Amino acid sequence: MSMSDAARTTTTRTRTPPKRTFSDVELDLDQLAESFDVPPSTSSSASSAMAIASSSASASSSSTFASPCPPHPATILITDSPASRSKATLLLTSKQKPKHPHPRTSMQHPSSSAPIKVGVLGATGTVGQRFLTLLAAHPWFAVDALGASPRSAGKKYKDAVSWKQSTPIPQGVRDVVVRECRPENFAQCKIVFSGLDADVAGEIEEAFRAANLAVFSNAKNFRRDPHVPLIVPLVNPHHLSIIPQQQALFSPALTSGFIVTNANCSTTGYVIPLAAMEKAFGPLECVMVTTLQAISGAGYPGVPSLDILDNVIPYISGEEEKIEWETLKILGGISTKESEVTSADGQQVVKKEVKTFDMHAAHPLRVSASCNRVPVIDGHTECVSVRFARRPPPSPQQVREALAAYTPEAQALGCPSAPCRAIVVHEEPDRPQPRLDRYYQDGAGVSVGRVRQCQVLDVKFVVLANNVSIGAATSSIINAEYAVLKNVVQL
Ligand SMILES: NC(=O)C1=CN([C@@H]2O[C@H](COP(=O)(O)OP(=O)(O)OC[C@H]3O[C@@H](n4cnc5c(N)ncnc54)[C@H](OP(=O)(O)O)[C@@H]3O)[C@@H](O)[C@H]2O)C=CC1
Ligand SMILES: N[C@@H](CC(=O)OP(=O)(O)O)C(=O)O
Repeated sequence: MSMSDAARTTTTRTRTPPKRTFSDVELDLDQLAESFDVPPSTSSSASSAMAIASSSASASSSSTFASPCPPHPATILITDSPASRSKATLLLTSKQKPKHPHPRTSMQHPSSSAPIKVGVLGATGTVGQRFLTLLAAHPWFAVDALGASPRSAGKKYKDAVSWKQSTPIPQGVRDVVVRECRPENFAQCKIVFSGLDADVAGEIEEAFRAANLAVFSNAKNFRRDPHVPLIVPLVNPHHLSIIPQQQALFSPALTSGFIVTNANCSTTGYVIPLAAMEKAFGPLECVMVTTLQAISGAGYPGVPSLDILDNVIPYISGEEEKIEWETLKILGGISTKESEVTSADGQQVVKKEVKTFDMHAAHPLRVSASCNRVPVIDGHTECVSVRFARRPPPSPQQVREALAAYTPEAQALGCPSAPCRAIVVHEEPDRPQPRLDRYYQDGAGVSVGRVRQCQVLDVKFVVLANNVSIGAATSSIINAEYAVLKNVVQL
């Protein structure tokens, strides 16, 4: 985040209205306007599906677990209430009212009240820094060990890292000595989060899994493995059901070691609205996506300034193929069939249920991606057009409502790092924007805008996702929370 972003965040954090939840769906318009710093004159001209743009640009970049569902700085969709023209219904919240109060501060993890010790591999990198920032205030996880390259090992974290976050290095890790990424250096940990460079992630993560550690990885190495789930936590956390099959591949079978991967950051951002659309309207047939990807996606020091300033680079190696393939694994299901397999000792053939990722096979989905690097520091913007299988397709307004109402299981279940709103739907024609929207909810949700008719496919829209938060570290952390709640992590 740039210094100007940091300054904006600092000044506006104090202007954020007091804590509130969105359990009240019927609000007086003037009251609503007041809460969002909107002049009452703007709100009193209520019309169907009007948009209110707040002048408050509150976007917190701090890691806090004390603030349930912050009001969005920009847009709330409002419709007239038939009962009274002075009443409005918050479309964003009426359908996604949480089943229980948001648990961030209070919820214990199921096994005990003791913190779960975790390690961070690649702790000095762009994603590693985001992990440490988010984990500093985590209600369940306590950072116990940090790993990076042999260049950093042996140094205090503060001396090894080139810290680029807008908040200071968390006190708890400043003086921690960075270790080499070997399982014996992480013996106290139950979980390791990996922000390792893909050149080294494969071998290192494999060693940690073999040592019976639960590995939640951001690297691409295992995403295509047929026994490793590729999970976007706001879409397909149920793919964790493949883990016992992954563990059974080892002899003896692993008791607590496994690898779960995140998706590519651009894939993550746009599959969240795609999943919401499929949930509401059935399968998609075609998707076209053009990305505008931030520089931080390339890690540190990343793209040379002389290449990216005053420029757009219409190529990111391997990115288009990743988006096109990963989308199918994530949006597809898991099929189970009985197969004959050789027993672990090689002595007999036994019948066994085998799970396979179906790659959306029942409804073939064609995806075409075009990827560009743009001079933005954080936040990937993506322009997406979709065609539905169902005819006639839903209208843009139906799509907007479905997106706003989308409540992923991780959120309903109470994963502490899940956003209160998975998808914020903007009405203004010029949102979302990286500078304004990337840190809403600490970057844990996505922002969608410009939902409109597509003259070639059916509907098109723009989505913005914070590539380092929901595109990387936040997703890993929610995946781990979900795995803890589902007893997939052995505590
Ligand atoms: N940035 C993003 O938006 C996203 C990144 N990813 C993926 O996450 C991973 C991390 O990305 P990012 O943080 O951007 O990358 P960085 O280049 O910023 O960080 C890489 C990390 O890997 C460590 N490392 C390098 N070589 C070794 C080694 N031989 N042994 C142990 N550790 C090593 C580095 O340690 P040291 O400082 O000591 O060199 C550093 O901590 C990558 O796989 C990337 O593809 C995924 C989604 C989004
Ligand atoms: N390639 C992405 C970030 C990334 O590292 O992706 P992956 O984890 O799929 O290699 C970007 O440059 O924005």
